[in-house]
Amino acid sequence: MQMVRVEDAIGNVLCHDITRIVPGEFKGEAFKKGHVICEQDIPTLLKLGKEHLYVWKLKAGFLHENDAGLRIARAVAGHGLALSEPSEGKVNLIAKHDGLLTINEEFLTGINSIEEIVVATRNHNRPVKQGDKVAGVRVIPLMIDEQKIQMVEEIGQKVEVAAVTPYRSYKVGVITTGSEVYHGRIQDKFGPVVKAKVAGFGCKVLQHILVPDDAAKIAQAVNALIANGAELILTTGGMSVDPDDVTPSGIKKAGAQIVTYGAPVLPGSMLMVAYIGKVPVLGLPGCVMYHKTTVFDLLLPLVLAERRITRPLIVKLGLGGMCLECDVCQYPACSFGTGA
Ligand SMILES: Nc1nc2c(c(=O)[nH]1)N[C@H]1C(S)=C(S)[C@@H](COP(=O)(O)OP(=O)(O)OC[C@H]3O[C@@H](n4cnc5c(N)ncnc54)[C@H](O)[C@@H]3O)O[C@H]1N2
Ligand code: MOO
Repeated sequence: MQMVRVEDAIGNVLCHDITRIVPGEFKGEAFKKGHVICEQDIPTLLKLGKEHLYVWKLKAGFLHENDAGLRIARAVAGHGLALSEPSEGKVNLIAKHDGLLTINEEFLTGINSIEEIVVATRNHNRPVKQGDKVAGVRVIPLMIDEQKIQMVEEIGQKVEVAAVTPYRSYKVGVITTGSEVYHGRIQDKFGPVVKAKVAGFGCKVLQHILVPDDAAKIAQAVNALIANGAELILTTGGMSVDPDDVTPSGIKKAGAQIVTYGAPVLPGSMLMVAYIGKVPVLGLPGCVMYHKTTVFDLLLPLVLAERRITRPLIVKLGLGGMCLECDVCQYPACSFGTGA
């Protein structure tokens, strides 16, 4: 830091804020710390009573915080992300559309291990909305050694550190199991819940089939939906341990490859995930009808972003897998399901 005459400060970086006060009218910053002084600033600074300033001279091989922030943001941002203008060195990554946010944790950690570099993100595998701020980046000093930014850029060339994948609009088949519903003893309350959830992601329900608690009939319904072009199949009910809970057997009978029966998530532990070829089949337990947010809300955005659900991913859901059942649900702005 050095003191220079205002006239000699052009091209240098201001080390402190400069306040302007007009009695009765205005009090605030005329120039912010970090501002690069240009020729037009000189008369204004002189009018503010500044004949000398504390500045850092921009040295060769060093970058101003705004330029450094922009270069880090460009290196980190993958598909589906736009950049904000730098403000006091900080640049935000903004979702261009609704979708699934993915963060490469290993490479994020690699970048943040470079001293004086800051990349702060939302959690991995979370649904985000268009316009959401999903990450912010900056450097700590006002000027930074360019080599550090080049290290970030090298990492950014290898991988998309942050990205937002849009959802695909699937044709969805719904199978409601339960003899009590099939025979009209009670009204179906489960179908409307899952239909509303998939509609929220822009998916169409192709067909909704009611079946009794009969594994063969459930298998038949699954295969009929596949034949009719369903790209995602959701079954409701019959997922636990009663003798009449035969939905998992029905899904198996349909020829599905089972990824998991059970997930370390509450509510939603009695979930089944299976595939028939590329078509995901999700067996949804009763809690999905009853609770606002469940394992279904964790997995649906991943499925719709065309991610194949694997057993290791399911296992990771245990950390943060317990919903806090808050009076006003803030999901996904909470810890529920952040382990995956
Ligand atoms: N002994 C145990 N009992 C339960 C366990 C367990 O581990 N051991 N798990 C509990 C958990 S967790 C859940 S979740 C539910 C799972 O429920 P199911 O998916 O098996 O649901 P059902 O038995 O078919 O039905 C439960 C309940 O919900 C009503 N229902 C079901 N479908 C509909 C529908 N389409 N419309 C309206 N109502 C519906 C059904 O009539 C029952 O009252 O099991 C726990 N039990
Ligand atoms: O599948 Mo059950 O909550 O664990 O609701």
